[in-house]
Amino acid sequence: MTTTESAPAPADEVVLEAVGLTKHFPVRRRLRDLLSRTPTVVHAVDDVSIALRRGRVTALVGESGSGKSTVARLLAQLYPRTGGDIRLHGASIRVRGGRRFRAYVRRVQLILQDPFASLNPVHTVRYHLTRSLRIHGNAGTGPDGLEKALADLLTRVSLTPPERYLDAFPHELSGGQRQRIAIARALGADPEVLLADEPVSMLDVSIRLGVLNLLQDLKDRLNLAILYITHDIASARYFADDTIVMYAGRMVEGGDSETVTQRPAHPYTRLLTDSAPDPERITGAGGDADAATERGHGEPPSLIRPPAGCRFHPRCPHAMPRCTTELPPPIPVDDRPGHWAACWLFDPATVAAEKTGTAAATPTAGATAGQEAAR
Ligand SMILES: Nc1ncnc2c1ncn2[C@@H]1O[C@H](COP(=O)(O)OP(=O)(O)OP(=O)(O)O)[C@@H](O)[C@H]1O
Repeated sequence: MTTTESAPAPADEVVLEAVGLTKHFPVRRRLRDLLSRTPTVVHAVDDVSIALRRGRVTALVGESGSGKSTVARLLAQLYPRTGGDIRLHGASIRVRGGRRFRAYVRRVQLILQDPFASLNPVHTVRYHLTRSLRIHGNAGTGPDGLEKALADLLTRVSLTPPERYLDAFPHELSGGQRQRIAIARALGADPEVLLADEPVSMLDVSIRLGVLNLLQDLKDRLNLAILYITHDIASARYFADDTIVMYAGRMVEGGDSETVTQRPAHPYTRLLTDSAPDPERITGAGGDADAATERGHGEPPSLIRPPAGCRFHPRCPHAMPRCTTELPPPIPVDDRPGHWAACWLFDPATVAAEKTGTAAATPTAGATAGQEAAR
């Protein structure tokens, strides 16, 4: 059924790219704000750059409100962007509805968190899948062609025998089966990119692994580029090749998943990994989460007036004076190629000052801990 399967493209080719992507949502102004010339906006996403490659899963990790879903919706062209660029095979794309949007959706499919909400309860599996196949011109020729395409889709998501599922309604299926139907519907477009927004967070823990395994299998067999959005950094290690961590609308760390999850550099990523229930690290029930709360106490900041400098500085146990005023760029961490952190602790000047014991950068004692943890 898929052209992707029959004509594999070079592995690691960048398919979809966000470059400096920015989204500010306008908010209703209060009376006193009307006197101000500056429009009031939510800084949901600022300067996010991500390259999605064929045959690779990239995880976008962060706590609630960090901007992950907004990135997915921007990449799906469901929201207009405030700034930055989206490139499909290197070509800048900006579409809002119409034929160009349908052509884009054929290449880039979005899978949502809630399979209950994404499938219409009054329609059968056959209806949902047929519609997708027809809209995207993959329904084959004649009734036999359509039946074969439907059976192929269900087999691809391991719902077999297909006849058992085709005439079922969503409420007759389990959460995991429904999410598989949502994935099959996305595959009906024969896409190159899947944007999976928390695809397993609403499923029972016992069936999450099966759905993640399915996505991994599809990545390998169909050479898909997958963006995997999650608040669960432990699952990123298991499922994603690369991991990018977001905090308050900005990217704070990135690299291969093993390094980012096992040797996190940014203090925020360390907070996330410390509170994640990774079986290899758990020492006692609830202990890790408590320790993490102690280290990174506080709440995420207001995105209407985000903090100057590093947005994490009000919660950071290692904050230095410059963190409150200067925005840290992505800085190589120097342990693995491609591992970076947007954190002044990794600035060569800070590191040199630490080594010579000069007070130029005036890092706190925590800075040493920050560098040590990343090595
Ligand atoms: N349509 C909108 N209008 C105004 N603000 C919005 C809108 N959509 C999202 N936001 C705000 O943008 C910020 C980022 O939201 P987003 O949903 O992208 O975060 P998230 O990391 O996906 O969180 P979650 O995991 O809870 O979905 C939040 O502060 C949110 O309130």
